[in-house]
Amino acid sequence: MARRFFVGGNWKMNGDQALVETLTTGLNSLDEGLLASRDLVVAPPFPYLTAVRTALNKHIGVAAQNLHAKASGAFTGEVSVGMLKDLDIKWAVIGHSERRSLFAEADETVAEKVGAALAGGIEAIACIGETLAEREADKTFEVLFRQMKHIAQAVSSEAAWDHVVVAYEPVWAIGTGKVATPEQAEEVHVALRKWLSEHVSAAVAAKVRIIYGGSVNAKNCGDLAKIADIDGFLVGGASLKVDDFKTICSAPRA
Ligand SMILES: O=C[C@H](O)COP(=O)(O)O
Repeated sequence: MARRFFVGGNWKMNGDQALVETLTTGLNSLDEGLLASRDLVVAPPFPYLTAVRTALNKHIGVAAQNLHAKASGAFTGEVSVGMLKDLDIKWAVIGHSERRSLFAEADETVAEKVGAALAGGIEAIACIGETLAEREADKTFEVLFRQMKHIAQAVSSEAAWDHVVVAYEPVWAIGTGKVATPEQAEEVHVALRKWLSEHVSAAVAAKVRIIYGGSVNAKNCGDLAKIADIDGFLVGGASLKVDDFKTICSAPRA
């Protein structure tokens, strides 16, 4: 069965109430057929989750940008899976490279969060990606497979993989304007699928969506969306520009 195309918009620490209004109005005007055939998900900062969820068409998902693996307790500044569920938030971005590098999230922490999300009924957008130094040192696949291994250990069954989207985001492409070429992205996506086939199962490798993130914009999304192994995008900067994001959400497949 064809994998359902996924487009996520990660606002990061950007936006305000005016953007909530502009973005939700814009996305709600997308063609109904498109909304029914793709997973479109926006990840605003925590304070805007409810406003976005309330304003958006129910066919468009809302994601948290992070979560804590524990259910509750003395974790100042953190947000649990249960709280997200309580707000009707069904997705979470987990292990974004900014969380890994700026907030010291180790592979083990990312795996714990993925496990907690899945156990609590939240769909995980699990991020992996190599830095420029790692790519230049020929360590791209070593790093990606290590990150994948930890994520895979947190997914308890073949069925649970239905609730995981893997986001390949080369760190050197994030916010830099240096998008991976379709060939570079394809090479990695094919390798990740092969890894899943060899280390999890052929069925999981065939069904898991592997999306690309890193300087995706309205101009380059078309070429990337044509690659069979690219099942969608995780978009940062361009997700804040309503017309650009709508173009990316509508990018035609081959
Ligand atoms: O989560 C999104 C990625 O970090 C990509 O960000 P970007 O599109 O601004 O490069």
